[in-house]
Amino acid sequence: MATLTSAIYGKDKVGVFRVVRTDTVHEVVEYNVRALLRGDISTSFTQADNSVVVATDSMRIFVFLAKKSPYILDPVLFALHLGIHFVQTYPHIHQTHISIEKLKWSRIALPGKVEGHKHSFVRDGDEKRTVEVHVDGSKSKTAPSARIAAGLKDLLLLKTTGSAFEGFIQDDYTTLLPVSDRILSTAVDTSYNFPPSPGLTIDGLAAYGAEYDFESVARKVRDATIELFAEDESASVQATLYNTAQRVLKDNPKIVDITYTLPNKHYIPVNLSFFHDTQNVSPPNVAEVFTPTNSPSGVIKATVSRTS
Ligand SMILES: O=c1[nH]c(=O)c2[nH]c(=O)[nH]c2[nH]1
Repeated sequence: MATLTSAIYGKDKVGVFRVVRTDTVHEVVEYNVRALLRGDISTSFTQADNSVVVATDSMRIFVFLAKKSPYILDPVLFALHLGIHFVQTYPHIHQTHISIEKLKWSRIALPGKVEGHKHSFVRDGDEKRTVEVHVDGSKSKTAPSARIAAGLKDLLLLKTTGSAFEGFIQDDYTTLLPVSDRILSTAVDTSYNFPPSPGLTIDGLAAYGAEYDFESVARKVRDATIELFAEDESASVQATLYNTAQRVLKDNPKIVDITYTLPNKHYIPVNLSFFHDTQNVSPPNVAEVFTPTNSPSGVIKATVSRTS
């Protein structure tokens, strides 16, 4: 005998773009949304009972709440709006998981103008903001509880000095030489949690957003991550990760923990001694030509949590 122990389903990669026009400027957001539902849906798996199935295509249509949502410009609040609306619309759906990737559109800067262009934008980087919201209406449909994580990914960083890696274990497996000076590069993937919210209503999201200021936290986390990467005299990816997380938690009292996943993207100095005895490997500051390697890469992951 075997039994169904967990079930969830939904729609992934729903793209939505929204323009918000004011008299003076246009604001835009572009999101990739994933919406997953849990609830009394087990018979759809075990008895081919589609009467309990909200079609994933209907979930796609739900995302066009983008037209009406007053929260559309803030991906955390929009995710909460979607999640709460799902559990309030369907009596048998108790939980929703909404994930949003926010793509980068920045106002075009024009020479001599302080303000960016009013309605023209540039995709200036692959980096994405991320949001994960879990809405739980199993105790209350009128004010479901929620867990909220936000973050960013694919933020590429590189520095040409201020990074060493020495003192690591030397044994039969070690070929890597210690270096006092190396290139450090990573693609930042980070996610931070806010405290669980006991009960939220759609109308109450404006006040909730004002209290937590998710947009400003996102900016501060990004700024601290970039600043620490540049300024930290890095002993290792591990140590720089920890220093960065400490700074983020210090500067953002509303965040309870932060996880970084940092690939160590190796740039390997090319041995050019065959070429007229050209020195390009040692000492480290003669290294000018490198082979960028995507794989294998190191991967360093840690969570730092507030203790008081
Ligand atoms: O910062 C680093 N941490 C490591 O754990 C490691 N391992 C390695 O080969 N190079 C590096 N660099």
